Amino acid sequence: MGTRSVTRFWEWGRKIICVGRNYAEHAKELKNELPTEPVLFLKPPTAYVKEGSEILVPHYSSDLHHEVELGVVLGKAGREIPLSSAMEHVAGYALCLDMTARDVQDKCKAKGLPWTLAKAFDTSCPVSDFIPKERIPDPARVELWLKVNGVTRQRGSTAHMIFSVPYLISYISGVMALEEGDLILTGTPKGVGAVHEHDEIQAGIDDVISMTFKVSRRASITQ
Ligand SMILES: O=C(O)/C=C/C(=O)CC(=O)C(=O)O
Ligand SMILES: [Mg+2]
Repeated sequence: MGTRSVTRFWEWGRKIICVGRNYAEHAKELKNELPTEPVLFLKPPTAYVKEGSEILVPHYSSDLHHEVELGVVLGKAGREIPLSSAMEHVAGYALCLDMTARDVQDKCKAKGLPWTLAKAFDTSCPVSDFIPKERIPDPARVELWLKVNGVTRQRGSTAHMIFSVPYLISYISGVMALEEGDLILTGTPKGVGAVHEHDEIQAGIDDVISMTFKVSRRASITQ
């Protein structure tokens, strides 16, 4: 077996840690208060999907939303990582979608239940190829965009994040150990919205990368 490389982090089976409500305008569009500390949730590695495969609408949702996000790929493990050395743990980045069954999430929120069904289903984390750290010299100056069927839905800068990339790495490592190959999704800017079967989602980071995914419907499970 050859040596594995973090440039194919999605094959490592490591955790996907997601940050929510990290942009004021997005928190506002969903009528949420601004967080005073990062809101965290997890996706399993089975959520990964790469270009060439389809995003599947879960059979129990009729309101699947796109959320374009900057992903941070960990290159070095750590616990209780100080803010001053947080960026030393970054191997690179990825463009990511945090696909969200919004109708299911709203029901979970109303009942005070976790967001697992809404956020952690198979194909809920489409990712681009690995982006080496040098290609994004400052993660606070990244221009994200997303189009559905050619129409722009999201455009936002990571300059508007409430909690910065180094702060998130330091904060998360105080909650759970970070490992090489982990991915942190840093939250979405405003403009989230629904996608349907046969839609085409295109997303990108200006001057760095773009990716395209088709949406399909997952057949319901018959007992
Ligand atoms: O609280 C809500 O209504 C929704 C929150 C999210 O889905 C959070 C995110 O995933 C995000 O802000 O990126
Ligand atoms: Mg999100």
